[in-house]
Amino acid sequence: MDKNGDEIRCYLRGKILNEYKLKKDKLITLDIAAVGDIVEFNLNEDGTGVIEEILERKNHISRKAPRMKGASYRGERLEQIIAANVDKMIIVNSWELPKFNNRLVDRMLVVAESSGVAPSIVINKIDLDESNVRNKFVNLYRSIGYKVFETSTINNSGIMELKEFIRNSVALFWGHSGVGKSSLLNKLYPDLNFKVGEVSDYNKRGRHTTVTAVMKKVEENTFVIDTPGIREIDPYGIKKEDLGHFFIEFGEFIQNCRFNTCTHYHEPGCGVIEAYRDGKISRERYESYLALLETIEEDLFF
Ligand SMILES: Nc1nc2c(ncn2[C@@H]2O[C@H](COP(=O)(O)OP(=O)(O)OP(=O)(O)O)[C@@H](O)[C@H]2O)c(=O)[nH]1
Ligand SMILES: [Zn+2]
Repeated sequence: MDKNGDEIRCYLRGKILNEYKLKKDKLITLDIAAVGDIVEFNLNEDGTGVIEEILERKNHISRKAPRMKGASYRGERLEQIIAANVDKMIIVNSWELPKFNNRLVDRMLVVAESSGVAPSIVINKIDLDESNVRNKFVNLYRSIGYKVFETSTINNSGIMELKEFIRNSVALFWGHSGVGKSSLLNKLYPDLNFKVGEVSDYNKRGRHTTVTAVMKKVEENTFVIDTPGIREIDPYGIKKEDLGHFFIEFGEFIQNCRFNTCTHYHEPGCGVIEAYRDGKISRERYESYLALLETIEEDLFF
């Protein structure tokens, strides 16, 4: 995309590809250029472009690549970069259909926090929560310090607040399939025609979804990255003893842990466990933490 928001199809200069190949024995990433990268490119006569250089990233969001047949051995997982230079991660959930899942929210929060991207939470389809059962979670996340938007694309609640919040930033929308990302984007930016997911029979094996992230200029100085079909989110490259830092309300209690490699699970003198017992850390968050910790342990058996 050039400065005006016009899209130009670009190829990578062979030089960049070659440098990349040299590093192949230490291959840790799957992608060279990612959505959101700021690049220098030259325009060809036919209107295509050649990327000469990828500028240094302010941050990047990645996950473990889904297991691929043949591509990985012994369960090794590669890093897949979803997007770069993101200001805000908008974690989109629905209250129902699919049902709100706080564990999943916490995983995505960890991905954002560990990437240095500021996360916020959207709970969409609140028209399906007439008795406000969601308040428990809304209050929990707000008490930690996260912004929580309660939206409905049916009755338009929360849409203007969200739009205001996104203005003047690069915002990545992330959430499971069906939570209403595209519906929200279409409400926020009606001229832009984001695709509302329909189950397509493009291939018989199931749902056809694109995996690539797409960036669009939505307003002056405002860009949205949509991530259709990206469902599985395993944080990449987090060590067990670092995980607690990405549960940001644990921070002040981690200082009290006796061991600096404490994983806040069974260790004696753990400040986090103590805070949890005193009700200063919520059960929901602590249990999420333990569940995530376990998935990290599995990775040790590469
Ligand atoms: N009740 C209710 N339904 C909604 C709302 N927003 C979206 N939906 C419905 O939820 C379904 C999924 O919406 P999409 O916008 O396609 O969801 P998505 O997150 O983009 O899904 P993928 O494209 O698969 O990633 C559609 O049938 C929408 O009509 C809402 O606020 N309330
Ligand atoms: Zn501890």
